[in-house]
Amino acid sequence: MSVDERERLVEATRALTYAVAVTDLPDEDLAAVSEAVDSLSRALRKQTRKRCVTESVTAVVESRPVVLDRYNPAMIPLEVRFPEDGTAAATVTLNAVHQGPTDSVHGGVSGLLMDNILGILVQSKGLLCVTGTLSLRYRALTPLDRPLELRAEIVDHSGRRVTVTGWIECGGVRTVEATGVFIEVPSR
Ligand SMILES: CCCCCCCC/C=C\CCCCCCCC(=O)SCCNC(=O)CCNC(=O)[C@H](O)C(C)(C)COP(=O)(O)OP(=O)(O)OC[C@H]1O[C@@H](n2cnc3c(N)ncnc32)[C@H](O)[C@@H]1OP(=O)(O)O
Repeated sequence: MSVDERERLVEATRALTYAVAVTDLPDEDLAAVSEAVDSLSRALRKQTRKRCVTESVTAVVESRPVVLDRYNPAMIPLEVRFPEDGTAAATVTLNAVHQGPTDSVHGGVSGLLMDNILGILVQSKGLLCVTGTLSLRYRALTPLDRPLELRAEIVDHSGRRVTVTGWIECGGVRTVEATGVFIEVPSR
């Protein structure tokens, strides 16, 4: 499968996930749909790989911008920009698939987004790191269906520890603040 075809399949699958999450069809109409979806799964499983297609470390260091989780339909694709000031930035809109409290983003999903943008900023500097600690402060509910602005900046690098802060804003309101301590690991 060419990469473009894979991306098209992943996008279609995300659209399916959204449709499943919000469909209000009566139960009697769902059986046929389930049958069709099962049949698609069987078709795809005829040939599988062990792990998802992911971005290589080299691509993360060299390409600008980079799209995280482009090929994993269960994850949130994040196009990360790297402005001249050395930060990382991304814009994303979430929907009912990532719902937590009514009309708001699930807190764990906000944590995932923060881990990803803080982590990718560190990787983009050529520092191979894993997350050691991620702390989150939820200042306000993060809305669904509205563009969210994500940002990350490195505030300290001492020894193997890289400290990064970041946040999520919506309409100028900061809803989440994060601090991550990333630990450099030997290349594998
Ligand atoms: C393999 C690399 C992968 C790279 C992938 C690249 C692809 C790029 C594509 C896309 C990127 C997108 C971005 C992704 C973002 C998501 C990232 C994640 O979700 S990572 C998964 C969650 N994290 C874990 O599973 C860690 C599990 N923990 C460990 O592996 C170890 O505990 C580790 C490496 C963190 C530390 O273990 P030790 O044995 O190597 O080192 P010790 O001696 O314990 O510590 C070294 C120094 O770090 C400090 N340290 C250790 N843990 C700390 C912590 N949690 N907080 C603060 N400092 C800590 C220590 O105090 C020490 O400092 P002193 O050198 O003495 O000054």
